[in-house]
Amino acid sequence: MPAPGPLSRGVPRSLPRVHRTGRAAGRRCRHVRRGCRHRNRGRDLCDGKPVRSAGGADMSQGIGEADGRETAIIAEDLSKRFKIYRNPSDRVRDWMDGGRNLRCDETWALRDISFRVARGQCVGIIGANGSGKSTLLKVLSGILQPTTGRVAVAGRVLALLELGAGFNPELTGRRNVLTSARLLGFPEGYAAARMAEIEAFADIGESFDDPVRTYSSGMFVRLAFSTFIHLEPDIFVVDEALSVGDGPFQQKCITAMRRFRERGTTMLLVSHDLSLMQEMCDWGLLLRDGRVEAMGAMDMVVSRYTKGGDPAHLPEAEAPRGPAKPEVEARLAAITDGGPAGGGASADGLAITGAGIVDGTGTPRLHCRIGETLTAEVAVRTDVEPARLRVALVDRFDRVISGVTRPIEPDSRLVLAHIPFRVSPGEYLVRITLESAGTGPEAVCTRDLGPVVVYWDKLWMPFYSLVGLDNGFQVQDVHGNDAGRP
Ligand SMILES: Nc1ncnc2c1ncn2[C@@H]1O[C@H](COP(=O)(O)OP(=O)(O)OP(=O)(O)O)[C@@H](O)[C@H]1O
Repeated sequence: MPAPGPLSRGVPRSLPRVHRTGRAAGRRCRHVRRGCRHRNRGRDLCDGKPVRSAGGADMSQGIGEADGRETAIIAEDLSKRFKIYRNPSDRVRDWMDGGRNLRCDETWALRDISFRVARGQCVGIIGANGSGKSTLLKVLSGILQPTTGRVAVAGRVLALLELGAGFNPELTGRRNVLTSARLLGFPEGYAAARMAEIEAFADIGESFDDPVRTYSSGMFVRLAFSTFIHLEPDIFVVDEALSVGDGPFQQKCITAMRRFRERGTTMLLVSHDLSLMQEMCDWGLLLRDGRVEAMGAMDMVVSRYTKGGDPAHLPEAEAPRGPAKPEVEARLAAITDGGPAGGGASADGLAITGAGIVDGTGTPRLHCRIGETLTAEVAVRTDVEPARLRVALVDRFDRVISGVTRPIEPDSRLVLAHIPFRVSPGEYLVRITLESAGTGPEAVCTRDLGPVVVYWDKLWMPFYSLVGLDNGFQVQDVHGNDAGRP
């Protein structure tokens, strides 16, 4: 896979033909200038496939290889400016003044963006609201022209962008499928032959024969996604559309996208679902104020997004409280509930004699905002040596999200596990496991605390996934030695 990264200055030899060029760059594709649709005169660029995007823009074919690898998309020094006029007459007067932009405000939605995508790669674009993600997808899909810079795209692009785009609201779902296929250059009968599959995948019942204007947003996405995946795009672009569908449909779409990947379809995804992006994408771009802030492995990009100075930035994990020896006995007494009979857990020579979850003031708490740190207080007794304690965060599907394991010295101890809940909203259990760590027969006792309800109360959602928990997930043994930090 080509290493993602900014293109070096200048156009690589492998990018000689550019079909969409920002006017400010002063260069235009010679084929476009001749009105070429890359069918006949553009044959040197084409492989004979349909060459229009979902937005109707021209798409060149066969942009060849970059650095010896087959390339599907190249963006070079891409910038997009929007002009915002307070009223329509200002636009006309500006135009009459020679387009000097005297009466408008300007917004640069994209600035100097360069990258390339190899054929078959799945690229995730993330960033805060207004960072330019949708604009970038629209420029790459041919729906918007760049103001400066250049884009080259090889193959048929199908873009699932804004709801409503591409379908005629007055036509039924069925007619829209046929019309879309025809507009995209498929032969007569192509969509009709696949209609049963498309209808089954969309799974919207009789609404398939109702006008699209009567659809809910979820039904619309079902129709659009189903249509597009059956029209075999070379490049599939999805902007947050999946979030509209319900859970089972999202799952179906993700399975379909995995198949796309296996078949070598290039994909560009925008989503605030960072776990989806980490799972699906080969690499990613982080946009901030229209510029590329990070580019590379998806995990790194996600980590930059959630840690770096972004509106979605979460507070750093609070520093763990130091061993509070004078309080230890009191806390042990407060949380000890009498061992197994009182709800504790024990095994040979090991016991969790009490546990609870408290906030920074020591008050019991089973709810918190995303990013807040709560502390699991665990009273343990061990006669076994060596023994270890594991503290894990478990989601509602009983999946372990993250956790740490620490050695525990024999004796009665109070362990404090500071847990920053940098996770998506939902319910989580804190699972405490005490176990022998030697070579003899294994002894294990486990206890679940919670569920802890994690919520978010702002208009914007910072992220929907777990990131960086390991960095903040700490366990301290305050009875004697510090049980150590990660
Ligand atoms: N048609 C337009 N006219 C004027 N400004 C626009 C237009 N479209 C986008 N913008 C501006 O461009 C910037 C980037 O918008 P864009 O929709 O690309 O962001 P985004 O990252 O997709 O945001 P979100 O996550 O909210 O969808 C924003 O400041 C937005 O206000």
